[in-house]
Order: sequence, then structure tokens, then C-alpha cells
Amino acid sequence: MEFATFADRAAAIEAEPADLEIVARTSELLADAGDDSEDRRSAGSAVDPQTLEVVARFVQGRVFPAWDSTKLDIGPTTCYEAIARAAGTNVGSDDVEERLAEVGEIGEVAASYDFGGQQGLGAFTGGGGGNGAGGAAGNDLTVREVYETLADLAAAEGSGSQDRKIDLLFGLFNRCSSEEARYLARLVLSEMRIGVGEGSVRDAISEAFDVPVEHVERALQVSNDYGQVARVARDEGREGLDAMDLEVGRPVQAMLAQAGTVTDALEEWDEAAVEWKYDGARVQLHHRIGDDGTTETCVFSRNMEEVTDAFPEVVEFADETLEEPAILDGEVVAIDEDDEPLPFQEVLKRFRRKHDVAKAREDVTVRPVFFDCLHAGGEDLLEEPLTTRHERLRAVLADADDSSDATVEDERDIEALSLLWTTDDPDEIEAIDAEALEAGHEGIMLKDPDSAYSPGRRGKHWRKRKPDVETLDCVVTGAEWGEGRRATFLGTFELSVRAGDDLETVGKVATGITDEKLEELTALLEPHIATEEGQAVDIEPAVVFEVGYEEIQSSPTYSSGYALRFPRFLGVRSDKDPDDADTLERVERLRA
Ligand SMILES: Nc1ncnc2c1ncn2[C@@H]1O[C@H](COP(=O)(O)OP(=O)(O)OP(=O)(O)O)[C@@H](O)[C@H]1O
Repeated sequence: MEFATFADRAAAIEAEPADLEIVARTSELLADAGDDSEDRRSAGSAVDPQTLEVVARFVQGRVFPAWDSTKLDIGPTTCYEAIARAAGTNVGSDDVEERLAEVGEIGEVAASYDFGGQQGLGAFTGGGGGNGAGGAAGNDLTVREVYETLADLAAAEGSGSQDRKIDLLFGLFNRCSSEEARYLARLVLSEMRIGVGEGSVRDAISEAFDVPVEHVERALQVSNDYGQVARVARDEGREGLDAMDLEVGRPVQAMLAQAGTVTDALEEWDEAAVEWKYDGARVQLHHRIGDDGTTETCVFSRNMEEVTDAFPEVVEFADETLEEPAILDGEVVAIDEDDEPLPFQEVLKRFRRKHDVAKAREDVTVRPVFFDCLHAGGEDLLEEPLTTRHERLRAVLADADDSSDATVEDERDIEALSLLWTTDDPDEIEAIDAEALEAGHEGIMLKDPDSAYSPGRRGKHWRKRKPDVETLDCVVTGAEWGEGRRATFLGTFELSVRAGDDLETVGKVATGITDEKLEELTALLEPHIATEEGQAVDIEPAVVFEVGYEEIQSSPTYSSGYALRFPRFLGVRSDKDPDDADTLERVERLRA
């Protein structure tokens, strides 16, 4: 297919306001690209894709498949320079930039020049060459040629690579008509924006090759490659799509979470799977074992970028631990010398690190924690329920022949395994949340135990416990002495709000407080202890805590008639006196 045809079709799609029409036109484009005679001769792989594959990606502004970390690495300046050179000796990249400032869109700028007459090394790249007659006349730039040149350009590295990139890009622009230049410029700068989203291409593939959309969807989930799916849909239909599997080494889109409450989760599911929410960076580990026993491990980020080199300890972990090929989903967490988790910002220091990795490794120690298993021992597990996938995960991380009825207690021994509790008891969930916070993690995730793994979906099956939307400033009116190593600290603080001249209790907070903080709070509150009975103490109103909570329930337990559900300590409001604390009226208003 000529690139001019692609550009014309892209313009027609862009002019279309209605989604259905966009899908219809994209479907026609794919069907025509699929008829391309060149395709019948070519291999069709990531390295040497067919026209149909290239068009299925170009139309959504992609040059390479989503799973492929290859980047064009063309900055705007390189692109302006190439456009300027193709536009003639009187044009400099400053002029291109100026025009861009006027019209605001690079496609429009590229389309405003008359290309084609320039000589130079790049002008002869990929056949063609400037003919002095402006644009495409007689040049027949094809979609495949554009792809191949861009692939060469992406491969250019080392000294002189920027010049080579400019040369190659100049060579392409030099053979472009206005319309071709418009879409080439947008493509290379990832600004295609013709209204074709992933859903439109999915529906267009289904329409063009007459295959049910659910089968296209599944194939896209496992392959992450619209080009390959389009080709398989055309050549092998529904059966071919169903036969597509995950491939170890090719990243899958991460399943994502929605915000949600414990109450919602327990209402919707019979039971909730509860896990700690680790404050690290998402990673997907792919571990391949060759026939000769050699292993290869790749690590990908949440956005499917390869970050293997940045995390040698994750690779070492996989080599030491995994005895079967696997795709695992998890988090890398930075830890201190006592193995306590450090904030997320620390992991970021390691992420995308290409140089001085050994030094960075000395500065920030990380360890992986896995919470899902997408593939193990040659078997895809996406459609298995979460609990089955977690069992498989445990087996992969422990000895493969370990019994499958291990308890959470046993699992604690497997360091890299995220613990999973299944329960319908809100109090147990609250206790897990408290434990997670105490261990220095972010809180909890709630998951539907029966749910499949849906790549790329921010669905209802995974919920991150909703962050506190509102907070309350409460007076501390009581506390309890701790136990064991916390015997000298006050903890479990009773919280009250103002009701006229009185104070009424609304709950107790014990969550979200480190030992260090407890020591500080004890020093602050001890002078205000009024009475003591056993471990319980009454405290004169003097100190105000800011607390978050999940919701407010009516409750006979507290004198206000309300209870804060999942209260957590956020800080001391040292700027506030008890007279400035929140009122019962506010509690009632927040509950409404
Ligand atoms: N046990 C766990 N299960 C699933 N995800 C977890 C778990 N522990 C930590 N996470 C992390 O939590 C993320 C989901 O939470 P959150 O939505 O807050 O992440 P985010 O990347 O900051 O934001 P968002 O996904 O909303 O853009 C996951 O992507 C993962 O990185």
C-alpha cells in the first residue's frame, strides 16, 4: 500500500466525527491493507511485518507493537531539522518552530511545505530520491518503506546517530506530498490523533475480517500487538486468534485497580481477597528456560518498558528461585538495612537507571514481591480465578512440590510472595490493614477471589482501599497502655468530637502509627492523664488528632451514636485546641 493512500485514508478518518463511522473507515483501511499483494510474499514478524500489520499500528500512531520497547528516539528538534532540510535551503529548523508556534500542530506545519527537490545523502535513502517536482509524484513511497526506514532510524545508535536519524527522516520527508508529510510528522512525534483509539482498531479488525470482537479482544490481551492480531484474524480467523497465547519475554498490560471501600467489596463479592499494598514500582517478570536449561529473565515496568538492566537483583532472584518458565506480576520495593520498606521515591532512584547500576544498587536495596502469576510451566493462567493463580504463584516461588494447602503463616516464609487472606469479616480486614500499615506498607488491596486477570483493565475486581476523602480533627479523651514491647507506650486512642460544651466519643484509632510516633504521642499525652484503670486511661482534653476514615456508621458503641469505620491516625494538630476540634454536627453532615 502506498503511503499516500494511507495518508488519504487517515485524513478521511480524521474528518469523521462519529465513532461508528471511524470504525467503519478503519475497517475498510485494514481490509484494503490486508489485500496488499506484497503481504502474500512477506514473512510477517515483529522484525519484518506485513503491510496490514504496519497499517494496524500506524493508524493508532504506533510504529512498533505495544510490547516492543524499541523507540524511535526522535525529539522534536530532529524532526524540525529534517522537515527544514526537505523544505529547501531557505528554511531552517527555527522557521519550522516558528510556524509551529503559529499553527500549533506539527502535521499542519509539515503539510504547509513543498517537499521533494532537495538533494543529499538521505534523499536517496530507500530508493526514490528527490525529483524536484515536489512531493510524491512518481516516488510511490509505500507504507512498508516508511516502516523499514523508521526501523533503521530506531536502530541507529552511538556517535553520529542523531545525524543518521536526521538523514533518514529527511529522506522520507523529501519524498512526501503535503498529506503524506502531515501524517509522517505526526507519526514520528507520536501525535497521530486521528480519533482512532485501541477500541476502534479492535472493532475494525473484527469487522474487516469477520471475527467476533471478544476473540479479537482476548488475542489483543495476550499478544499486545494489533498488527499480529489483524494478520492472524485475516489468515486464520477465530480459531487462529483463540490459539494465540502469552509468550514468555513479551510483556502483558498490567491489570489495574479502582478505588473502593471494604463495604463495597463485601457487598459485591461473597468474600474478599485481601493483600498488603506495597509502596513500590510495578514490575512484570518473565523467566524463560531453554531446552538446554539456559535461563533468560526480563523485567518490564508497568508501561511495558524493559527495565531488566536496572534490577540485577530481580534477575538473580529469578535465576536462583524459579524452576519453571513463568510470568509474574508484582512490585519492587526499596528496603532499609532492617528490611523495612522505604517510600516509593527510593525505588524511583533505581528505575530506568542505565548507567552506574552497581553504585545505585549499593545506595538503594530493593526486593521483589509478587502478587500474581500469569503463566507458569507452559500454562497460561489469565482466565483462572485469582485464588488459583495465587496458589500457582506460591508453588512457583516455593518448592514446586510443596503442598497446596499452605496457610498464610507458612507463606510468610516465602519472602517474595505477597500474602493473601480470603475473608468476609470487616474486622479481620481492618486488622490486616492495621498490620500492613504497621509493617510500613501503603494499606491494602481488595480483590475479587474469583476474578480472572484482565490485562490493561482498571476494573472493579481489584480495589485499592479508597484514600480518605475527608478527615476529622478529634480530641483525644482516652487511651490504653500497650503490651509487650509497647508496654511503655500509650496506644489505641479514644477520639471525641464536640457537642455543645461536651465531648462525645466517635471511635478509637490504633492504625497508622509507628513505634517512634507512639513514643512521641505518649510523651505528649502522659501529662494529661486524669485517671487510670488497668491498661485504660482517661485523658483530659488537650490534644487534637487529625484522623482519616473510610465511612461513618451509626453505632451504639460510642456516646455520639456514630463510629468511624477504619479510622487512621494522620497527625497531631498542634495548631488546634480542643475548642477548635470538629463537631458532632459535622460528623452528622459527613455521614449524610
Ligand atoms: N498486592 C498488590 N496487588 C496489586 N497491586 C499492588 C499490590 N501492592 C502494590 N500494588 C501496586 O498498586 C498499584 C495500584 O494502586 P494505585 O492505583 O494507587 O497505583 P498507581 O500506579 O499509583 O495509580 P493508578 O494505577 O491509579 O494510576 C498497582 O499498579 C501496583 O503497582
